[in-house]
Amino acid sequence: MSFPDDLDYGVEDESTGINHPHDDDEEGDEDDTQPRILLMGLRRSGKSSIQKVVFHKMSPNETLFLESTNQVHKDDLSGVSFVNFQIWDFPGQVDFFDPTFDDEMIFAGAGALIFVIDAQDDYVEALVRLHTTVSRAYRVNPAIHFEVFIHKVDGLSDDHKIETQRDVHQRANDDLGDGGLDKLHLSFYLTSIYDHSIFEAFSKVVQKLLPQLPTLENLLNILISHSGIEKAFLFDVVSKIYIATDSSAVDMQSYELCCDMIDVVIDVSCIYGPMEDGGAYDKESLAIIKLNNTTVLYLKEITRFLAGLTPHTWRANKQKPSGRFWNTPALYDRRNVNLLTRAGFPDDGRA
Ligand SMILES: Nc1nc2c(ncn2[C@@H]2O[C@H](COP(=O)(O)OP(=O)(O)OP(=O)(O)O)[C@@H](O)[C@H]2O)c(=O)[nH]1
Repeated sequence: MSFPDDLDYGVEDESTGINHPHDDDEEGDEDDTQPRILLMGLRRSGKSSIQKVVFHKMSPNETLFLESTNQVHKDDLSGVSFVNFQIWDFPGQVDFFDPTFDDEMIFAGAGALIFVIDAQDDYVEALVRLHTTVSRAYRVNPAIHFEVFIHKVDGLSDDHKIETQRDVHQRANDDLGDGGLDKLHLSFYLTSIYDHSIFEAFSKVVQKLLPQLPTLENLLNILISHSGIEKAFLFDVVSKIYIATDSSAVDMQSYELCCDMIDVVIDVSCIYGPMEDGGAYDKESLAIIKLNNTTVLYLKEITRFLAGLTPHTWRANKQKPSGRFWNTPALYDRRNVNLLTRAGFPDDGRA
């Protein structure tokens, strides 16, 4: 899988450092109609690292060498990922009080605003900036989902993590209450690029923006109930974000296993797959991995961007998955793929 390197980042407004799309560029205008996820936060909080690790397969250690962002980077993911959004990565030093800062242009089309707080640093200033940012955005667009990533928690003990989350939650909501913004809802996540928590958090952010989510959850519940398997995920292969899962609780270990399986399948396919079409992931993609702890992982292509993954652990007192599961499980049935396509999924012309 590859990503476009030549993304169009528009023209920088020198007075604000904000990067505007080309007005005379038809493609740029078209891109602007896509829903946006905004990444904001203080300098060095980790915004660019998050974007690079989740969507560009950068390894966490490489982010140490990332340079500070000086203008808004618009990352267009359509065509490479199911996540048909633009991710706008803002520089940490954006001055919201600059009169040329165009709230309407930035916030009106945004689906989610992710505010990143460095948990390894003193976060008092970050909380002030969080309050300014969300209150300005809310005034323009109250429908935005406000997501707070309490980030870099890899350096914190478990107790410290919980205490930091409680403290940030309390202070941020107190500030909103004092400002008369009680209706503004903030969601909090503990994240780090050094484990799967950043993918898990991004999954939840993206799911809130998907109108098809209830249909997908329903289909996955049907798959679970008809096959006897434990858990089913629908993954965006490129980003390893899960787009939907059945309604049983997500266990972090199964999620991590599924992420690792996607990497294994793509790597093996890149090395041993047919060279002619150059694709590491196509309609033939299917893999079963049996682990020695009786867990079985099953991956199957659903559409060009999506994989169904079903981790299952056989236990003596548990029913084995039915034969149908291995042959034609409900979600993988072409008729249901058709249903997904009709529900607004990108049609790759094969379903
Ligand atoms: N320990 C740890 N370090 C992180 C994590 N995420 C990012 N970093 C580090 O934080 C530093 C700053 O990361 P950037 O992604 O450049 O931060 P930014 O918010 O984009 O910074 P600006 O562009 O200046 O606004 C880098 O050295 C990253 O390696 C994390 O989850 N854990």
